[in-house]
Amino acid sequence: MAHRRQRGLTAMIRLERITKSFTGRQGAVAALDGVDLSIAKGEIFGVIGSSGAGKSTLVRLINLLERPSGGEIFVAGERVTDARGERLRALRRSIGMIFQHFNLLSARTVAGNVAYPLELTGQYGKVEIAERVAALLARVGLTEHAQKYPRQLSGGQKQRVGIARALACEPSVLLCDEATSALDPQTTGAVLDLLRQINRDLGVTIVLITHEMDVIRRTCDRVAVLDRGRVVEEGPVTDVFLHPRHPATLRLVREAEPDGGSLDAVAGADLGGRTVRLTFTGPAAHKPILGRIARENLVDYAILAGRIGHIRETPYAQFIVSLSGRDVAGAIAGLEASGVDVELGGAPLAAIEERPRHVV
Ligand SMILES: Nc1ncnc2c1ncn2[C@@H]1O[C@H](COP(=O)(O)OP(=O)(O)OP(=O)(O)O)[C@@H](O)[C@H]1O
Repeated sequence: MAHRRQRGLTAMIRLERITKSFTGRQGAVAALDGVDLSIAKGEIFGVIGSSGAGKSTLVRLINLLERPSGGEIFVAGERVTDARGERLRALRRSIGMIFQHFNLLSARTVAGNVAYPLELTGQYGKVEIAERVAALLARVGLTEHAQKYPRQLSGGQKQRVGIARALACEPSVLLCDEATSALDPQTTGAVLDLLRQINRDLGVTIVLITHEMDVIRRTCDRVAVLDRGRVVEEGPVTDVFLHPRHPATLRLVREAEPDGGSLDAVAGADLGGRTVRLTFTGPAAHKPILGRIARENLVDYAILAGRIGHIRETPYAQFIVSLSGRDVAGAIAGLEASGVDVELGGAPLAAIEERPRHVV
């Protein structure tokens, strides 16, 4: 596995050597195969992988909707692997969950859905429940829809009900199982913004599983890439998104970038210059560095592929360029000195995993 920088924060969730197998008609299926993960308190942690990678199984283990076949689960420092009875109920109250298809109770109003987990605890009177429900609906922007039924709501509104219901018992963790996969891109953006706001306002640790790199890019602090039941890459989103190492990550990143496939074409082309991949992040993304360095070193550059955008609030630009002219090595050194990450382009994508970084 490609290990990257791990923040020294308190772990809210820790999975150790987790295995999970299911017995199907064709024998045992290993859904998770030795997963180690540590999710810090207060972060938004993404788990990405293609269909069947084991994402749902992994997230459902955290609140013990599934039991592991092997390994240990810790939540807030406490071993919960075989929690049952009241300990299990307390664990589930401390972990809210939202689902791709919302899972709302169709016979209850919006307010009734949000009140439901509070009623189940038996700890609150009617007035307190009404007050809490009103505050939760205000937080998710559904106050005027309180008396509607789920069938009268849009997908985005239904997911907001799901979020309010998940927050009802004031959990310290919110699990999101493909929470935006049934929504259109604009509604997805609004729901992800709401999750980030909840994370900021309440300090809730969020674990978000998805098959879409774009969801991770917009929302998460760190990400783990799951492939065939194993974590194959893990680290800060900026790193994993801009410098994917494992072939499974490369596939997911390229899926999110319509022009990402052109890197392959660039890798194979004979351009007569030095092909490099330049990554500008943060303030460097807004400075006219490339033109200045080219002039200073009497170098020409052809931009062959590129992508520009934001990873959460951080701007980034990544280009594949062919450099030719007087002092290409000087230009590369100048780019690096200006805070640009420079990698030699041209390697086949599958070989990137083994390639040393920052080759000039
Ligand atoms: N209850 C079950 N019984 C048998 N096999 C299962 C069960 N749940 C999951 N699996 C198998 O475990 C593997 C991982 O499934 P899981 O649903 O966790 O993957 P996923 O990454 O969430 O996929 P998707 O994005 O398609 O939902 C798959 O091979 C799946 O068929």
